[in-house]
Amino acid sequence: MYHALSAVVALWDYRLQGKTLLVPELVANVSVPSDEEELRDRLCDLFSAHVLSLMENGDCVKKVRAEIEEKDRKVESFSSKRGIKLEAFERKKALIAEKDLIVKRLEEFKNGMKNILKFLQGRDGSVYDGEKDDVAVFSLEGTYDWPRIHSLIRMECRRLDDWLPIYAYRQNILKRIHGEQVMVSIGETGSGKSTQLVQFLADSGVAAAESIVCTQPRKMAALTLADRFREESNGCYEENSVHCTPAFFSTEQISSKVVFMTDNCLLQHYIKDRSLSGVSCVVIDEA
Ligand SMILES: Nc1ncnc2c1ncn2[C@@H]1O[C@H](COP(=O)(O)OP(=O)(O)OP(=O)(O)O)[C@@H](O)[C@H]1O
Repeated sequence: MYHALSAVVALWDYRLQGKTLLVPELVANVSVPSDEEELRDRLCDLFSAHVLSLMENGDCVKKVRAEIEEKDRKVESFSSKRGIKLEAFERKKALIAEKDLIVKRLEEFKNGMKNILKFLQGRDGSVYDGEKDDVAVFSLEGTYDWPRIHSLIRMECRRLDDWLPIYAYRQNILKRIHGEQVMVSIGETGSGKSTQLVQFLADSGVAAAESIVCTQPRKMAALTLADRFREESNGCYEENSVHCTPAFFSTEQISSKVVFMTDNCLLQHYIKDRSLSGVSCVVIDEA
């Protein structure tokens, strides 16, 4: 059995390095709790080391650090010039703002990774501490679902790579959502409001067992967004957790984790059920 355990751990190591997409699994004829515990502990250590190395030296982190250095160099070149003109002063201010946004993105990435580490290391009490007032960006509890944890890690790396400004504000958004009934989010076009906000809510588990509803003015937009959501969060939620109500009028029960529909469809649901039972959050996009 020792060799079988080692093989599974080695295969997971391969997968974490991106050398395979196979899902290593130990299928034993007889369930032996001590073996299961050993495998769990070894995989926790392997995943923790992987997360720590991504935080320290991952390709996406190196890229972001290089961007920060580049911005620093540009800001520095302004500082060395004497008697800066107003136009150059404004340019310098814009560069500093751009750099701050990149730094915030990197912090948010580390925050997400710490959240995963906390879950991985929590088993023996040696919890990796986050900031005290941090909001959990991932809802992780119960048994270790290794393919899901790996998907979350990959999703975070992609988010850091993607450059969408909303990622830098994830903590702020989640804190506001935890503390307030209504939030209005304003951001430039393409900043990630439609594609990311619902993912942040679903990741954080803010809706618990209830649903998150996201509305779009048109059916086509709701369908496209649902597809995009499935694609970007592939492997991060249970199957069938994303649903798109296909008609303008629907008598379907709202039960999936995330439901995309038209504004009109939500209105029909509301007329039928004034308390919108089973719905925890409503995101009215393009309001
Ligand atoms: N289906 C898709 N396929 C490929 N890229 C997409 C898709 N949907 C969105 N994107 C890209 O994702 C990024 C974020 O888009 P998103 O729609 O979330 O921004 P937004 O802030 O909601 O913009 P807007 O205010 O215009 O609605 C953009 O760069 C967009 O081009």
